[in-house]
Amino acid sequence: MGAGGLASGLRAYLFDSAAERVMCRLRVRLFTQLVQQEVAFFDVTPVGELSNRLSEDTRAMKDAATTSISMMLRSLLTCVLGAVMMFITSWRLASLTCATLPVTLLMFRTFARLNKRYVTAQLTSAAAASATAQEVLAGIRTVKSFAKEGHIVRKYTSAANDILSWGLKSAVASGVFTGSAIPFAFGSMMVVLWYGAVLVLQGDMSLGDLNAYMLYAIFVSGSAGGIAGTAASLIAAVGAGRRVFQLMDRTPQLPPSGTLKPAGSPAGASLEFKDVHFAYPSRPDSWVLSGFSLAISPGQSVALVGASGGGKSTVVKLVQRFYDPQRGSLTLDGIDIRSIDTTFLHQAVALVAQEPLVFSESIEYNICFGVHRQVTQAEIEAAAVAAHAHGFISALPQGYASRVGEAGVMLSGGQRQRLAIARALLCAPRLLLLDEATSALDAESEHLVQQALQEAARNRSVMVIAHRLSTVTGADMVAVVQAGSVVESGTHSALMAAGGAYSQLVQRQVFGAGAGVEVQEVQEVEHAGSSSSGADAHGQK
Ligand SMILES: Nc1ncnc2c1ncn2[C@@H]1O[C@H](COP(=O)(O)OP(=O)(O)OP(=O)(O)O)[C@@H](O)[C@H]1O
Repeated sequence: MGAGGLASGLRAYLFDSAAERVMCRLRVRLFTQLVQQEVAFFDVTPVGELSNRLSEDTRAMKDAATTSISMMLRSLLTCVLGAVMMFITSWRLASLTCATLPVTLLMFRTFARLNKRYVTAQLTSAAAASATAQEVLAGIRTVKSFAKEGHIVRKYTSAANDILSWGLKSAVASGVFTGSAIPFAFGSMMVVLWYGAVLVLQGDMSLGDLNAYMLYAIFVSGSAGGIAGTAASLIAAVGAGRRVFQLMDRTPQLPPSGTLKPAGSPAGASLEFKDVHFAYPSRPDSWVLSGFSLAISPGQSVALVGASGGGKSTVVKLVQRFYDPQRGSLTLDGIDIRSIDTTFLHQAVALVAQEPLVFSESIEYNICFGVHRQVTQAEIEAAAVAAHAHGFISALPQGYASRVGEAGVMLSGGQRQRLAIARALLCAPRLLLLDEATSALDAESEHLVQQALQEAARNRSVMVIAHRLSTVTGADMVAVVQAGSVVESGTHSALMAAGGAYSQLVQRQVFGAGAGVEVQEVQEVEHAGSSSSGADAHGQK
């Protein structure tokens, strides 16, 4: 008894600890594999589905490894030993029992096939429900601002009902299998018992052997029932495992990083697009950039303007090498961007996005996020000072150690922007990519962000998707992007004088988020001095 308990305890410990170790490694490998996938992969795969694979699928695999496999092995062992004992006790009765096996196996195979289909579909529905939940919870503020809680609850309920319906189908299959297997096993046992009684009456078998045989048969059928019971969770684990390993085996589609680290000019990086054609992998037939050409020389600031959907943000994504163009060339400091070491590229080129991503960590963590080296507190503070962020950070109770909440909800829009500018500055990039924030900021924040951006633009090349008039008038060159190519470029005044696409854009008031830009206002800004005042036709609300 004591030895049995010890053996069971040891078995539980060995299985559990081995499964935990394997699952930990599996999760880390899966996560590593996920973050190495190309950006296009995330365009078409919902993040909620991926996090479901990391948590639910790996949990299903662990459950199988800890409970199901050990129970299955135990049941199998009991079955085999019991069957051996049955043959030793009476080969005649054992042969008769075996004659019923094909029917039992056929029933089990039908059940296993059905259940595998239902369980796999249920896992897929669970991943979809998880993706829905993650998406709406991440956007809960928008949901609440439109009072759409009821709508999203209904959407989630429908996803949950999907899981339920597959679960119910699986339950029906399980019920039908159990409901038919038990009477069949009972019936078979009765036949065996009858034949056993005949053998006893004929004197071919003792009553004691018949008793022993029936006892072994009960053990064996109990264990066979146990095998069928654990089969469901093993089937789920196989489905989960297939999904996990599919992801682990996926090779990222981007060609590997280059090795070159061009030094370039101390004044900043040079960048050149030559006849670039690009379509997103998810929409390969629709060219977003077609014949896009643009050159930025060291220290130059270039403003991209144009109607929404023209391809400005796509240009920025190509510079970050999130995608590679299908045709044409893109060079940084005269070197094809594909030949440049990717980590080096991401240090040489920094982006301040319109809605920068802020992690739910400390301010210090967020500022240091972009650097790949040890930085001192003085360096962090210098970056924050240059980004006009030091003031608000110092006013927080824990200063640089203050946590900012999920996606930086504990900061204002302008503060998040300045934090992102500090992060970019700490990288000391040679090319700064800016997507200016527009309507999210009030006049005061906007002014501070504006000042921070002007500071950040010093001593480096800048490519900015311009929404503010002061940026456009202050840029060394303005490029008008329409339908995926540059249709006009030059200084603001030259383009206004030319009376082409740019001046029409200004007149049609289509810059940025729809705020008005009158020609008269343009002239006022020009007269007032273009760069540093922060006077901004867009900013006036
Ligand atoms: N990840 C993506 N997958 C497929 N198509 C995309 C993707 N991102 C953008 N597009 C498409 O590419 C085109 C250009 O988009 P892009 O964001 O570059 O325009 P934009 O000029 O920056 O617009 P805006 O000023 O409104 O930000 C659009 O038609 C858009 O639908």
